[in-house]
Amino acid sequence: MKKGLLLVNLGSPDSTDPNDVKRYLGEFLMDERVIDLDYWKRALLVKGIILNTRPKKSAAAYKKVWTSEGSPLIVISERLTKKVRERLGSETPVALGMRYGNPSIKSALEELRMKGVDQLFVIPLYPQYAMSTTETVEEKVKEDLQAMEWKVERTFQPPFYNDRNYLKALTSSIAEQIDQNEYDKVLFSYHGIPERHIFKTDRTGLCKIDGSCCNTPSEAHKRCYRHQCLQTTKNVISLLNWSDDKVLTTFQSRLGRAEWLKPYTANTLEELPRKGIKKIAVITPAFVADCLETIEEIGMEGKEEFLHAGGEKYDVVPCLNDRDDFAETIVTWFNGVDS
Ligand SMILES: C=CC1=C(C)c2cc3[nH]c(cc4nc(cc5[nH]c(cc1n2)c(C)c5CCC(=O)O)C(CCC(=O)O)=C4C)c(C)c3C=C
Ligand SMILES: [Fe+2]
Ligand SMILES: [Fe+2]
Repeated sequence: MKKGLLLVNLGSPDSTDPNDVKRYLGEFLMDERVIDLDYWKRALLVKGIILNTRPKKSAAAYKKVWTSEGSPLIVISERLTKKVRERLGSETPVALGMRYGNPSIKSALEELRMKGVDQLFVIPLYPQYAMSTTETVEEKVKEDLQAMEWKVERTFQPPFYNDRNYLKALTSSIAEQIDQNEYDKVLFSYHGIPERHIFKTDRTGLCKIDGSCCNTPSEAHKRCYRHQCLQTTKNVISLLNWSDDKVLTTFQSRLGRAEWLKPYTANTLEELPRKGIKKIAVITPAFVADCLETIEEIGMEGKEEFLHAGGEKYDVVPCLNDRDDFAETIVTWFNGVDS
């Protein structure tokens, strides 16, 4: 048997040209697990409204973060892939695919098939489960395998918000970057999702988003993005020995007018200085690689909002990116050992 590894991240446009951004956003937002409306309603909203205005605005934001090598998310994911490949050795094929845009999941699967893989291990690079993260990657991999008529044995890495090695890498990274004593609060900002996604993925009927269910042990937590985000914060502060009142958990990047998970990061950043909280550090544990949402939304827009509202000190902790300990964590998942 030849085991191969497929790493999957979200993806970026091919360039900052508004046409490329439009193509990328079209693929992204037409995913029924992202905008979960019936096909025609989704098409009307995405193609008829969002794609007429958003690409220009998004392209301008992408221009602010784009590097000479391309999109930060892609460049960083490639560097991480290279490190994992070096650690697994030349006998183990490792490929990188993006859920939206390029390199596609299909191109990565073709690369692995050509290299003789007959056992596939897939890692959706998302610490927390959501239908717009883990689930859409799993479904797309299955769909592409079927279209390729490739009957390979496959296994998926589950969300890793509770994984010991991941948490060790995350907490080491945080401890190396910030000293909590220098801040009034540390803000954990996770990508938001519409509240209705929580109810949709809950098969138990236990999720209520009423402040209690996510903190009460239950079967629902396996598929509850909110629980898994709150638990990520708890895991980190417990490992770092921080007190509960040092931290806040918020949700960013709301799109549209529906209710998303609260509290919203943008509102919190505006309110904190008025409450006397003027020095903060921000951590973004829903993202493993720095991207538009961490560099531009948190690092630039968020900082401006906070300082404008009277804040004095604002630091952002980078994502795990291509840290050695994160590459080594991926290797432990692939090898099925908890070393
Ligand atoms: C980390 C997990 C993510 C979840 C959950 C998620 C949900 C989600 N996102 C949108 C809409 C947009 N997201 C955009 C960018 C973006 N989103 C994630 C991750 C998650 N999204 C990442 C890593 C990125 C950055 C990609 C990059 O190239 O750097 C964008 C595009 C930018 C913009 O126009 O703001 C949109 C749009 C929805 C609707 C959604 C809910 C389910
Ligand atoms: Fe997003
Ligand atoms: Fe919950």
